Amino acid sequence: MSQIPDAEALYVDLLAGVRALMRADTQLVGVTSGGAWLVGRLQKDLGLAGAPGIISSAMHRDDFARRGLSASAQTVLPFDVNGADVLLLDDVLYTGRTIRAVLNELFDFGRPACVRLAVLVDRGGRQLPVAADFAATRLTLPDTQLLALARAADGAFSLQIEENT
Ligand SMILES: O=P(O)(O)OC[C@H]1O[C@H](OP(=O)(O)OP(=O)(O)O)[C@H](O)[C@@H]1O
Ligand SMILES: O=c1cc[nH]c(=O)[nH]1
Repeated sequence: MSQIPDAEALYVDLLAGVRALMRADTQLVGVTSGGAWLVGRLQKDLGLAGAPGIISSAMHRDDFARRGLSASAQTVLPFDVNGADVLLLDDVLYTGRTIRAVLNELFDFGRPACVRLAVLVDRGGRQLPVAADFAATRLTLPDTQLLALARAADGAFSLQIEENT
């Protein structure tokens, strides 16, 4: 397993990108589980009151039969989704299948006015017509590799490349 340096530098760029996308009424929503971890840190660093939204892809995944429900499967949206300006946050964007499932989940709660997406890493490899409004970086990785977010208890994190066996 090799480590990509500069995860914290990428986070600084993500913070700036999210700040630029924020409107007066924007609601941050992190995708479980990596995006949910990131959004907690962003909410604090942006000085926003309250808790951000958390959204799970689990109930709408096209690979639900294989993955089932995970411990992080709960969606918590502490605002009215109808008419909301939603900014989804995730750590990695790859095939786009998670975001497709997350959009289905979001629309189960109401009809948002607008949904945008910011990610830490866009690693290409899209299988669906999904694009991020902001990506802190874009990488090309072979299909045999996975980019994983390693989170430390003190709030720091790193990105690691793992072999996808
Ligand atoms: O674009 P995709 O091909 O769908 O891949 C991207 C998703 O994969 C990872 O989530 P995962 O469901 O593995 O859970 P994790 O965040 O707990 O690692 C990552 O956090 C993204 O949400
Ligand atoms: O590289 C990848 C691909 C999908 N999901 C991840 O978390 N990493």
